[in-house]
Amino acid sequence: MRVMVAVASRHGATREIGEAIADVLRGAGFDVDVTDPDDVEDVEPFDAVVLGSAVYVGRWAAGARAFVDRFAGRLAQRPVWLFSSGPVGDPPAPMGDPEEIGPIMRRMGARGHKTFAGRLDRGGLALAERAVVALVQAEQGDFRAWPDVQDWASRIAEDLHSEEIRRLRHVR
Ligand SMILES: Cc1cc2nc3c(=O)[nH]c(=O)nc-3n(C[C@H](O)[C@H](O)[C@H](O)COP(=O)(O)O)c2cc1C
Repeated sequence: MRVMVAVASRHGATREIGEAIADVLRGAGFDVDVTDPDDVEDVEPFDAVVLGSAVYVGRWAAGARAFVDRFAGRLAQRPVWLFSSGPVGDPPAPMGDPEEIGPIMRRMGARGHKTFAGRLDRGGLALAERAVVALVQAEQGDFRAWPDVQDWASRIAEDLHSEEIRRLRHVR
């Protein structure tokens, strides 16, 4: 099975979460491509998709939202999972799902959505971003919880193995 992990990331932290998910899926025997949603021209060659986005000011990145607009119809028949990354601090905040996730899940027919804690490094931010971070007094640091990411990816791998078995039975 070929799996696409498409990740919209501004400063690299969410992309690394996507890479960690891909590592788990590869370890489980799947053929995985990690890509930026803006670079995707076609989803036909893929049996399943994991779409993730960093969250900025309560919203998914424009590239991830555009991916949903372009491919929601064609992906409705395939297994799709979504993840968001953003909350920072200890405990990470804000921890709720972005508001648009419910509608995006319904459009994509997604099997699940997970929010993972993120990373905030003020040094790498643009001036306007620093102003927002100062305003909300967001805590700087790397709060990504790799075991959570790996657990979630392992559950996707199990689900995809079940899907493979179902397909084999259907073919016979
Ligand atoms: C200007 C700015 C606004 C942010 N707004 C949110 C937000 O609304 N919700 C959230 O959970 N995280 C928010 N974050 C935290 C980022 O989503 C987090 O740093 C994430 O890990 C960045 O991912 P990236 O490196 O892939 O771009 C914000 C960060 C910045 C710099």
